[in-house]
Amino acid sequence: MPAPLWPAPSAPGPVRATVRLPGSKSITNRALLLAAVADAPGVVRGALRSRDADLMVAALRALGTELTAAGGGTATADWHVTPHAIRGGASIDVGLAGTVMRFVPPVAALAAEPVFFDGDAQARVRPMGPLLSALRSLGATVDGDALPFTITGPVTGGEITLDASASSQLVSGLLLAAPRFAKGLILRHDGPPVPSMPHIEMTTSMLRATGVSVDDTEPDVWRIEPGPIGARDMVVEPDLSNAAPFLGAAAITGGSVTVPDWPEHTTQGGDALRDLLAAMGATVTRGPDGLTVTGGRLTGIDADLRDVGELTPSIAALAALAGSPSTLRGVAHLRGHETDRLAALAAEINGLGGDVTETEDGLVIRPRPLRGGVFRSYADHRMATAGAMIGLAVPGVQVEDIATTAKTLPEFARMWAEMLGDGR
Ligand SMILES: O=C(O)C1=C[C@@H](OP(=O)(O)O)[C@@H](O)[C@H](O)C1
Ligand SMILES: C=C(OP(=O)(O)O)C(=O)O
Repeated sequence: MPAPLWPAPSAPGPVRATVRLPGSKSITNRALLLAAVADAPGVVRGALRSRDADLMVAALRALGTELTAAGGGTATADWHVTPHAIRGGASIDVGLAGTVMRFVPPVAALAAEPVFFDGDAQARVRPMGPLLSALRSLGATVDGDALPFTITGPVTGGEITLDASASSQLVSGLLLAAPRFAKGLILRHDGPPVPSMPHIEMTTSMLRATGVSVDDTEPDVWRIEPGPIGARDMVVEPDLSNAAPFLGAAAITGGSVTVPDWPEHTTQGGDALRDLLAAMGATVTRGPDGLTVTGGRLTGIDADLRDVGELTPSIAALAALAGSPSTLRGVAHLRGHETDRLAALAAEINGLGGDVTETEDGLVIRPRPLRGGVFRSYADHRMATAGAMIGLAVPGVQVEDIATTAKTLPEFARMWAEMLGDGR
């Protein structure tokens, strides 16, 4: 059955709203996992509720962890987590979640019994090979190089070299479980630059916050000492990457959008939105209410997005509506995200009359007058929100399968409508 079409609302005028975002997917799924391999019970406060987060909860439960939700509403929860010895004999659905498919296998490899992993059809083509080879070198048995696969531990740890140029999550996944490897871990990256480095800094900083010794002084080398993980009380920041469409709405419509509780210091790559939106002509200010973006004349940008690849669909949507061309580079690894995002963005923006060409590592976007039509989302939450952004300025855009935003922001359609109705 074809996915339903969602008529993307046009902006009635400059958008003026305050938009409170639920917790970061990346912090939530790291915190839940660290709590599951910790040495005593802990709490994860303000955790995101979404498909990716629910898949992480289900995976950790399947491996023997107790997780009970308290407080929060439909969008967030405080999880009380009681760790137990990791047990295998489980079957784990990773959905399309990079954080589940890359973070959970090294934990499953702590068990001596086999654990089977599979996910959505599109998950089966996402890069897993270097992580699975690494687990093999560290002592586990793994029967494949991509989903589906079965892992049988236990891993003992040690020293490995891998090429993590396809995804930073290949590094993060190994680091998160490494304190529990008997020999710890020395991990070296060898290959083209690792993307999304802020996400590796998020991993190392969360490990350090739980008392783990991490040495990352040498570029592309991470050393983790074996030892206990003291994940007692972790608080999840708002999801700054999911702020992109909302702050982008201010830039597109010449309005003003405020996101409360924007952290002063953060490892979230989404913090780069402050500089990116300013470079595209918006005014960005911080105040007691949060971070406010006020739209000006929207201009194109020449940007290397390697560190913040997940912002690319939103930046591409802005670029398609800007007054001058844009070149987005450093994001070849987006071909292995939820879908091939470079191909998908080019196809969908061009389908509305745009002029986008793919380069080896990015996109060149020349703004053209766009017309309404179907914007396909390819089961990719950030494609769906990119379509919604374009729809603000282009009447008649219909986004296929807006429900796919449930991956990280189940309330997206309601929040978007509220923003347009003036959420203040
Ligand atoms: O570790 C994480 O939480 C993430 C790392 C990044 O992955 P890549 O390095 O594969 O881009 C990012 O794009 C993804 O949305 C979340
Ligand atoms: C790349 C993304 O997700 P994942 O965690 O599945 O890799 C994303 O959210 O943009």
